[in-house]
Amino acid sequence: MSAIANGITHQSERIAHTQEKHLPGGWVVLKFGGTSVGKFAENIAGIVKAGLQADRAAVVCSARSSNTKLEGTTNRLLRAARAAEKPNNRGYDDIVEAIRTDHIQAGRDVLQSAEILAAYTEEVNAECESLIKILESAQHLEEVTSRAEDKIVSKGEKLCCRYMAALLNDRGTPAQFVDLSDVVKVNAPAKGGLNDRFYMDLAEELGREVAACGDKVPVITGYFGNVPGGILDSIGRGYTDLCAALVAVGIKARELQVWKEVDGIFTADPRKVPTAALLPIVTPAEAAELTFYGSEVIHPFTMEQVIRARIPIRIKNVMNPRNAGTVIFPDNLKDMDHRTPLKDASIFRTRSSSLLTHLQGPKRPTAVTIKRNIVVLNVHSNKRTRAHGFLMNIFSTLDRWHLSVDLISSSEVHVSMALHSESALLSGGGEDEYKIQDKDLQGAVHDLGQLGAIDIVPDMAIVSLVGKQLKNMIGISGKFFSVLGQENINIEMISQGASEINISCVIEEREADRALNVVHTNLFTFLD
Ligand SMILES: Nc1ncnc2c1ncn2[C@@H]1O[C@H](COP(=O)(O)OP(=O)(O)O)[C@@H](O)[C@H]1O
Ligand SMILES: N[C@@H](CC(=O)OP(=O)(O)O)C(=O)O
Repeated sequence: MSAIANGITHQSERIAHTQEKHLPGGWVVLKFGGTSVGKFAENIAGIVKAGLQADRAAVVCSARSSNTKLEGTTNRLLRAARAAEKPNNRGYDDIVEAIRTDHIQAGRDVLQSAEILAAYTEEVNAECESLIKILESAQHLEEVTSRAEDKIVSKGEKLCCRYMAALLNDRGTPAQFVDLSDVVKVNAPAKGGLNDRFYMDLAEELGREVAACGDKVPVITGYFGNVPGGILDSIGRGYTDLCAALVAVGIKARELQVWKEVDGIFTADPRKVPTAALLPIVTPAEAAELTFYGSEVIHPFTMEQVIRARIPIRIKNVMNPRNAGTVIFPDNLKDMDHRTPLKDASIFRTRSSSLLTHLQGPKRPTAVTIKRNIVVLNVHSNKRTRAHGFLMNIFSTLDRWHLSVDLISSSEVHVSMALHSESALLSGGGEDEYKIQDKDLQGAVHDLGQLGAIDIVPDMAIVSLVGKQLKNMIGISGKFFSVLGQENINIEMISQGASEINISCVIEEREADRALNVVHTNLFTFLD
């Protein structure tokens, strides 16, 4: 088959998969984040009702945030857990009370049926009483174990889903609250913890939970319980995206919709770059790269689960539901053996991008993104170890301190590494004086000192150009770096070639927004 004909097959296959498979009666999983539930609950009730005209719907929600995620229920619950660690301190009482009144008030604001409101209020009170008991027990034992922390955190999603289920019922959409906080049985995961087998079994179990709801819309806690090692450590914040993915796999959904407060994935952060354009489709590898390098549109673990099951992900906007959003789906289904792990980037390589590229007009990068809170660590070897031992020692030190490197450039005797840290350094008074605040970073710098001289450059950012076409765009790196240079944006470190779909460099963080805009203007708007 010629390259062009091959391209046509792939393109039509892709369209068929994302459009024609729209069978009435198929399942769609709708995932809503905490701030969307907090600010746009009425919109969500409308979106679910409208969706039910064509499909069956399963709803998955995170913990409610009335304003920002930072002030949201999960963060409050984590503060309550920290308070319970202090002996003889009832600091958590006020936090739980604030969570309780907040949820009850949210119900009063939207629920029209007195009966539904009364039942909901009772449920909120019961959840908060049980939360207090968990906090008291942990305090009594003088330890908040990861199991206890999981139970505490799970209350956020439970309260939120009780609220959404009540609202859907109130608006005439029969709905059923589904609690996943005990779905993973204690001791159930075999050695190896969160492996493919574990996720597959879990997805099957979630399928059964949904089936048990009959014709009602399941409103599923985006927290799935008792994960080995604790959900925050093993999966991290944003775990609800993964939960929704597993539900989608378990019920063989035709689509996973992740509803946000942005129309989809743009060529750059639309809040920073006014001319950014919405991307109708991106590949999972591109979405993963964007998420990792600062455009956190979706939790990185989500993609692997659904794409392996060939379920497209669609990012949509709760404030603008008519917009089609962005679909995340591979270019080439043929390359996707369902046993091939998504991590293997080769399955997303466009072997022949000829027709697709042609249809899409001139080649362009897909998006530009910025990752902030970066420190650059430079290690200059004292040459007491041989070259391979030098690198090995660096990586085992970083591993010991749980640090992962975002970008690296190295020679035999010199290594520069860009690492992400929310609270890396504190200014120590003098202009160039810094005190390391991040305990892991502090430990790593101390240990790396055995290998040579270390210097730290704080307040940096990684700017990354991402796109599956980059590898076919001769001279693109030169253009990327020279655009930054022309604007007097100093490049501290360059990394190119580690991934075919990413070219990155490190710049000063104060230049981040300007860099985003100049790169976008010069490489996305005028490139032909
Ligand atoms: N390339 C991008 N496309 C879309 N959003 C982006 C991009 N880069 C960064 N963002 C930001 O990611 C955020 C995602 O949407 P939002 O629903 O607000 O997030 P959250 O799930 O944290 O509540 C937006 O604030 C948006 O500005
Ligand atoms: N409540 C969790 C889980 C989550 O996934 O949140 P969101 O979907 O709002 O990012 C958190 O705050 O991390």
